[in-house]
Amino acid sequence: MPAISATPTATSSTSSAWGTERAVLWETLGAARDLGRLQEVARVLMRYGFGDLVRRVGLSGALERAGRLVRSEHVAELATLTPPERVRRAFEEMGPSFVKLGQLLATRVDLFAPEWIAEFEKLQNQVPAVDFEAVRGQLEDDLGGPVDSAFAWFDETPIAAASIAQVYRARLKDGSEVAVKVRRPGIRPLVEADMRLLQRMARILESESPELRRYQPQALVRQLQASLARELDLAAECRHAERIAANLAEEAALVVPRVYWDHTCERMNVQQFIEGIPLGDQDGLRAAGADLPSLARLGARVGMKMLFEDGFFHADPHPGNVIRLEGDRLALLDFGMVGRLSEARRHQVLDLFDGLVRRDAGQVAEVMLDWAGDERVDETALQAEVDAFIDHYHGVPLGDLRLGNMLTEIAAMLREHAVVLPADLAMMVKVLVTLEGVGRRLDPGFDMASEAAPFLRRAMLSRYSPRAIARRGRRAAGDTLELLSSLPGQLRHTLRALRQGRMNVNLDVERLKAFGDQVAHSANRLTVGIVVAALIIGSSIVMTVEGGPTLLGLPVFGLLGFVGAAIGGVWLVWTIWRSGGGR
Ligand SMILES: Nc1ncnc2c1ncn2[C@@H]1O[C@H](COP(=O)(O)OP(=O)(O)OP(=O)(O)O)[C@@H](O)[C@H]1O
Repeated sequence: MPAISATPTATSSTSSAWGTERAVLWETLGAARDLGRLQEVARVLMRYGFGDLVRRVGLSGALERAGRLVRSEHVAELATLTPPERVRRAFEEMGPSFVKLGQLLATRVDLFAPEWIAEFEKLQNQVPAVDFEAVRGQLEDDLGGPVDSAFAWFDETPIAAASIAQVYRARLKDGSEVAVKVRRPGIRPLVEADMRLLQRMARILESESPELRRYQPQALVRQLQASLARELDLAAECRHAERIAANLAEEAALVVPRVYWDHTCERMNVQQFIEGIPLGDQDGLRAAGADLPSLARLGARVGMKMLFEDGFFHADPHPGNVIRLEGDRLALLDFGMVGRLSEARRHQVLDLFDGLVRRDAGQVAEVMLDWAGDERVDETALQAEVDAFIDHYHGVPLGDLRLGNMLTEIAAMLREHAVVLPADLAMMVKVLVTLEGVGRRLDPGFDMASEAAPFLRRAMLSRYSPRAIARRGRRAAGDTLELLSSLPGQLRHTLRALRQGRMNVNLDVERLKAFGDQVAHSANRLTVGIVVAALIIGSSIVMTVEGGPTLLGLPVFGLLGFVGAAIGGVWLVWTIWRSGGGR
């Protein structure tokens, strides 16, 4: 018999300032359409032993005031479940948005310990299919006519039923075999209600629970919201697929399903049907005589190209989404979740890889400190940990280095120093770990470091090409990070200390006064000198950039810079000569 466990918390919670805010929040919510969903979520949380959380965010009080009591039902084996298992099971029961939340948390190796990540990874997206009759109306609306107006054949039994969409197999009138992905009817309002709920819970948790603040609940919910918005838009998935296909066009052994735009919109998409064996099906691969080591290398090459060179990557390359085709080619499926990495971030990751491969503790720590950004980190302690970590790998042959494991350890160190990575960077770490994991499962001798080597070489070469320097120079004004990534380590270190207010600058004002005239005099010349130098450097950068007006084939802005620099230089030499060579 379930016990009524909601206790009146409204009186106590409204007594404090934040309590008032909490009450107002839930009152607004309680009066609105989300009450039913609120109750469902509260009940599942209580069932899995999170009654305290329900009370802390004021859910039980709000529901009670609304006349809806929350019952706690005991799951018999609750005591035998670990906390990560309880959270995972609760997420599964709370439905699509929470399943997606769990999948997103699985990418946050910087926030959660491995036992949590392992549990979040188990979250299954497959759910019972809804009947085709429930889908037909929406499908025909989007097609602008009956199903057979677009398809020569359509199998009404889905080949996959995930929480956001169902996938059907069909044939177009022109004979093309296709996969038709249809958004589940009614899913958008449900997700929107969940997002309102999660936003409020996150806001309350962040203000109420200092111990949860470091998990940045509000930022995580924002990330989830952005990710779900993309997943709900099935045309966006196809745009991602086409962008990745264009970036990987030169990789002949990689297939990205073609998109049939005539039948693609926000609620459905039609893609080339991919027939093959998922990389997760090892027995199937062996039976088909697949060349597993070559598949492992191809997968890693494609993954690293997306990460290191394109900065736009498939963020969920689990073995079910990568299909082996005849001739040991690979196809990628499911572009719902993608990540983006700026050039500066890519350089940081490559520096980290380079540091790991060369076992250079200083370089590894430098990247980690860059990632820490403005957060206060005990640099000495971190450096000591990195030294010990790198020492541990001393003498290990390159081929035996497990970069994925090393990255996981780095994530653990960051976690211990309370450094939270930007979401895309955390996703990238996760993708690299997955690539190595999949590679090793296919081929126990798979050597990720060797696969990374050409990328490191190319990146180092391209990083200091005149064109890349010019591009960074152009962007530097608006993006300090870009600039910082190209500054020497020590200067970056100093700037970090300055930013964090950890550096004292001692000026001897009296002595400065005594030499005031001299300083002012020299400073003028110094300023002119700096301006002239800047003009020379600036114009040489502009000279290397294509585009803009030209005169006799030379860029006008670059020429103006050089002329200005020449006049300034002559004037500077003249003033120095007149003042007797300076004091
Ligand atoms: N182009 C395709 N060709 C063949 N099968 C496909 C294609 N696209 C999707 N599928 C099938 O549908 C399944 C689900 O597709 P997809 O992964 O894109 O959907 P999803 O809603 O993102 O699901 P999940 O989150 O579980 O990966 C795939 O695992 C695959 O079996």
